[in-house]
Amino acid sequence: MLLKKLYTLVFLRTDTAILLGLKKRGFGCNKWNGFGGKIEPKETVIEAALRELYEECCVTVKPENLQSIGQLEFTFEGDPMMMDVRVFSATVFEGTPIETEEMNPKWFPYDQIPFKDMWLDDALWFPYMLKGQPFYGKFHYQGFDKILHYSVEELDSMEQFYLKHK
Ligand SMILES: Nc1ncnc2c1[nH]c(=O)n2[C@H]1C[C@H](O)[C@@H](COP(=O)(O)OP(=O)(O)OP(=O)(O)O)O1
Repeated sequence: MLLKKLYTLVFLRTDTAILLGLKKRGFGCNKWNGFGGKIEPKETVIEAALRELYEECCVTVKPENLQSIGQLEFTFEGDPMMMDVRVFSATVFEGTPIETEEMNPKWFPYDQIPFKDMWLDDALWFPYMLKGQPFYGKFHYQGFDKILHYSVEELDSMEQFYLKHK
């Protein structure tokens, strides 16, 4: 039986750049990624997304400014735990991103996203996120550096997707 753990992943964006953080510890250490993490007991997905964003780069976003843009599911050969990652983006935020214990934030122009220093799957679904196209991606890894199979589907809307996948 497949077990499931929920995570959040938030990207701050401007017209010309996206904010990524260099993870300084734990899972995904030394990779550039969005800001996020595990959902605590009794927290909603949105509450967790906003908390993790603030903890990791000291920026705040109002819930109404968080756009749900994707769902990612990661499985790993030989591991019964599936990572269910809820992806958000925001263009309205308060504060200047600063380095924290967990992340070192940096703005990247859209044509300079450092895919070679990111999770392998990112290059496969970022194009959907960057054009604002809701998406559903599934990736099955062997170890952390090889994708055995994957799919990325365009969705009409995240709301409809979550109604069907409750
Ligand atoms: N393959 C891939 N691509 C893109 N993003 C991710 C992955 N795998 C991932 O885990 N992620 C994202 C999902 C989450 O945003 C983080 C992982 O969360 P993690 O840092 O383990 O959770 P925290 O709750 O912050 O952990 P600690 O505070 O306990 O260190 O990466």
